[in-house]
Amino acid sequence: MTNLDVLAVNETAADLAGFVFAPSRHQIQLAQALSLKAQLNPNIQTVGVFVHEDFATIKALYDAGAIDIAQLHGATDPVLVQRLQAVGLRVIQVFQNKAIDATSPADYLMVDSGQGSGQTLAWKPLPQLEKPVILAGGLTATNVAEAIVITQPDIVDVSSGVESAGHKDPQKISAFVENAKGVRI
Ligand SMILES: O=C(O)c1ccccc1NCC(=O)[C@H](O)[C@H](O)COP(=O)(O)O
Repeated sequence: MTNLDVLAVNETAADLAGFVFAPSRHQIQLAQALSLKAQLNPNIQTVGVFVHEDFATIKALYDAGAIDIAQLHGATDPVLVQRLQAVGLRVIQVFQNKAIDATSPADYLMVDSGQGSGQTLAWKPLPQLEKPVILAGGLTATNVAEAIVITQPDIVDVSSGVESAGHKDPQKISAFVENAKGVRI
């Protein structure tokens, strides 16, 4: 995420914004995350995105005020989830191309096709659980309404589907949020 991306997100009714700390074309470091968070609408919470990250690294980003929620990709140890929760973080556990494990202690359970890959999942109804379920993977302003109707998620997540030329596109973000929030299920 860049300064321009923050301005784009601020103009929408998005609930969450992702800061990727995993190696990726989207990767940012602590200093940039703090700068971006300072410019972000305070009503928008920040999700730190990690792949196989350790407790101390995630906690340091939380303690510094950069993130409100940790999104964990890869094989996730329930003990790590519980340690993060114990210091105050909420945790999203990602199930990539596999079924949700409803016994996970995470606060949110997410299905995804990849790690910002833009690939669409084979949509089917998601389990209706006590905790929020998130749908990700290849969503766009054009397909998000259909995806919500079929899968019935509590939250949707998007990355490449709201980008143009590798940068977040304000018009695509606005259209995505409008179309997602406009669905009645
Ligand atoms: O987006 C990344 O660069 C990334 C890198 C490493 C791990 C996860 C990453 N993104 C995770 C996300 O939550 C994406 O929003 C999600 O995979 C959906 O992406 P897309 O299919 O491009 O909408």
